[in-house]
Amino acid sequence: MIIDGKKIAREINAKTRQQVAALKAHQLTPGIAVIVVGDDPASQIYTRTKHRLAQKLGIASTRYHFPADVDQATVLQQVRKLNRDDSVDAILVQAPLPAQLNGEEIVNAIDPAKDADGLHPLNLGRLYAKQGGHYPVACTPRGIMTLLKQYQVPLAGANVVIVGRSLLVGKPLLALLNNQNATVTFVGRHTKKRATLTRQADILIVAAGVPGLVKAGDVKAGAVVIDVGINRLPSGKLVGDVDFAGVASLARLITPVPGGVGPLTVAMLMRQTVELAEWRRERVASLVG
Ligand SMILES: Nc1nc2c(c(=O)[nH]1)N[C@@H](CN(C=O)c1ccc(C(=O)N[C@@H](CCC(=O)O)C(=O)O)cc1)CN2
Repeated sequence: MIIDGKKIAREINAKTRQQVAALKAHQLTPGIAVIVVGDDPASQIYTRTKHRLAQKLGIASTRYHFPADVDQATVLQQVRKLNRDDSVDAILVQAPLPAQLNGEEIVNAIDPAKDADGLHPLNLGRLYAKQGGHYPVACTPRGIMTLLKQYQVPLAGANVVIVGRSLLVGKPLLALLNNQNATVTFVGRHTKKRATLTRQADILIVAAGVPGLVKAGDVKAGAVVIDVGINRLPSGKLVGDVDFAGVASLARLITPVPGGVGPLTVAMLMRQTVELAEWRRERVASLVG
């Protein structure tokens, strides 16, 4: 069966729209600020998609576009200004950043209470420690957990293999799945006997950025296959990291590209922006008694 990411995203967005309306009834408008550096065509598309969806849902959205040769101090200054801006609930720095910028320092400068991506080390640490309470979580992994739940995929005791260990996808996913009692293995370039491991996966999640990396011979029959890759071929065609034609007939469930995980990333970002707005106001209310 092919997982319909667009349908799940639509359902999430409908709920987010209601949450925004409820906040607006109290004269509160959630706000997101997106910083994008340079002219990477994909980043331009994704940040515009975010801006348009935010507007559609009633979220105030501002996009800050810096030239590719911007210096570190200018970006840091913008982040700090947004930290102090009470109309901004969520701050996101679009990846990738040009090589002259220190992305780690920029993410660390974001107020953890406004961390739209859930990538600040404080929030990532809370996730790894399986802490209770409110904190943001990376949007693509959150989207993947939502679709696994929606399709009733059992996680406790499942063998999960994640191909790729990026901060944006692999690392938060490992914590989320492990917190649900799945047995999680990372597979990367340096892993020996990669196919032996991927063939044991009940759930195979591929986020490597290599078009068609995973083929039918790498997948166990009946597995759930989640393709996080979004690769534009020179022909203009968009493909994932999984050879969809070869793997689809083997898998019990599979995400397509496009229309799988991608739309969930943006839907989750909007939901998280609204949550950040709610949590910040709850904290302020509890402080003023
Ligand atoms: N700060 C961040 N940077 C990046 C993130 C992120 O979560 N935070 N993720 C990706 C890009 N991304 C969002 O930023 C993103 C990627 C893909 C899609 C999407 O909806 N894809 C569609 C196809 C769109 C197309 O035609 O190009 C799909 O898969 O159906 C949304 C968001 C890297 N950077």
